[in-house]
Formats: sequence, structure tokens, C-alpha cells
Amino acid sequence: MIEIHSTSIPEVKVMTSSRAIDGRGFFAETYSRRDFIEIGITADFVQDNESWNSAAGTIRGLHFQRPDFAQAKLVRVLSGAILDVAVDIRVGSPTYAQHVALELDAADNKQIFIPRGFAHGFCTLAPATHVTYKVDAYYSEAHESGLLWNDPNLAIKWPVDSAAAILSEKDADLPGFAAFESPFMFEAA
Ligand SMILES: Cc1cn([C@H]2C[C@H](O)[C@@H](COP(=O)(O)OP(=O)(O)O[C@H]3O[C@H](C)C(=O)[C@H](O)[C@H]3O)O2)c(=O)[nH]c1=O
Repeated sequence: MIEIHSTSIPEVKVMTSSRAIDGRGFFAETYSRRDFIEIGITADFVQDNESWNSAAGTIRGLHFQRPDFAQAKLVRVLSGAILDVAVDIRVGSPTYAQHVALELDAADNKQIFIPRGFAHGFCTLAPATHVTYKVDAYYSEAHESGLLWNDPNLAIKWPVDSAAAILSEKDADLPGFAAFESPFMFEAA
């Protein structure tokens, strides 16, 4: 059974799957195409990704793939915790440049659905944080793009500052929002 929660951006959805708990631990169905279609998530996921992060304060993002390899993502934490961030980069969207920031903890069995047209990133909140996510388009290095994680125009309240953040050189060199030209246009549902 899946409980769906709304966020400040209607297309970004948060789900909690029920857990069957007994003396051994718990069991949960974390993805069911039938149940997700019932709650309006019809993405046809084709690839599962995992990232394991050694320390708290690790930043991955803000990333997206350009059309025709744009990706919707279903993000879940297997151990540890993250602050997960989705930025609306669909030109013409009423929530353009706004974001959803949500804590996902392995203990709370929550997951976030981020549609195509969003930049995605996270900051780990605990050591040995293990993140898994489904995507509905294959990886294409040629279509990879991104936005600088801590650009002041995005006003994301990260739990770490640039001096302490652990991130890749690639992410540190991503363009700021002022220089950003989004490849996505908003299409009303
Ligand atoms: C994303 C991806 C990467 N790779 C290769 C490319 C590099 O050799 C290596 C690490 O890639 P990267 O540094 O881009 O990994 P992250 O920084 O975790 O990137 C992810 O970070 C944020 C959180 C996202 O939402 C994206 O899914 C994704 O961009 O894995 C692949 O082979 N397949 C893939 O799907």
C-alpha cells in the first residue's frame, strides 16, 4: 500500500510504502507499476542507479539529462539519510526555479518522484549513506548537464557550506543559474 504526499510543486510527489513488520524485521513493496499508475506516476523506468557515499556532507548534483534523454527519477535511501532537492527548470512553469527540498531517511521508507524537467541533487546527512533511484531514460553522457548546487539564485538551504562540502570537480564547475538556458518548456497537464 502506498501513501502519497503532495509537495510545494504539484508534479513532485512523495510516497511512503507500508511495511510488514514481524519478529524478523520488515518487508515492503517499494515499487509496483500498477500501484504507481494508480497514483498518477506512469513513468516507464528502464534503469536502476545506486550511489554509496562515504561521508556526511557529500553533494551530488544538481544534474539533469537534456532531451531526448531527459529522466524522471524515483529516489530512495537504503541506509543513512539525505536532503534531496529537485529544482523546476521548465521555462514557463509557475514554479520555475523553485525547488522541493526533502529529507529522506532509510528509517522512514519515504521516496520522492521527480519528473523530467527538473535538476536533481542531494546532500548526505550521515556517513555511509546508500541511495538508490530508478530513471525512465538511459544514461547518456552526451546529454548530461547541470546547475551549480549552491547558486544563490536558487536559495537552497543546504546543510553544508561550500568550504565543507565534498563534491566532484565536475559538480564544482557547473554553471550558475544566471548563465543557465533551460532545454525544458513547461507543458500544462
Ligand atoms: C549517472 C550515471 C553515471 N555513470 C558513470 C559516469 C561516471 O563515470 C560515474 C559517476 O558519475 P557521476 O559523477 O555523474 O555520478 P553522480 O554525481 O552521482 O551523478 C548523479 O547525481 C545526481 C544525484 C543525479 O540525479 C544523476 O542521476 C546523476 O547525475 O558513473 C553511469 O555509468 N551511468 C549513470 O547513469
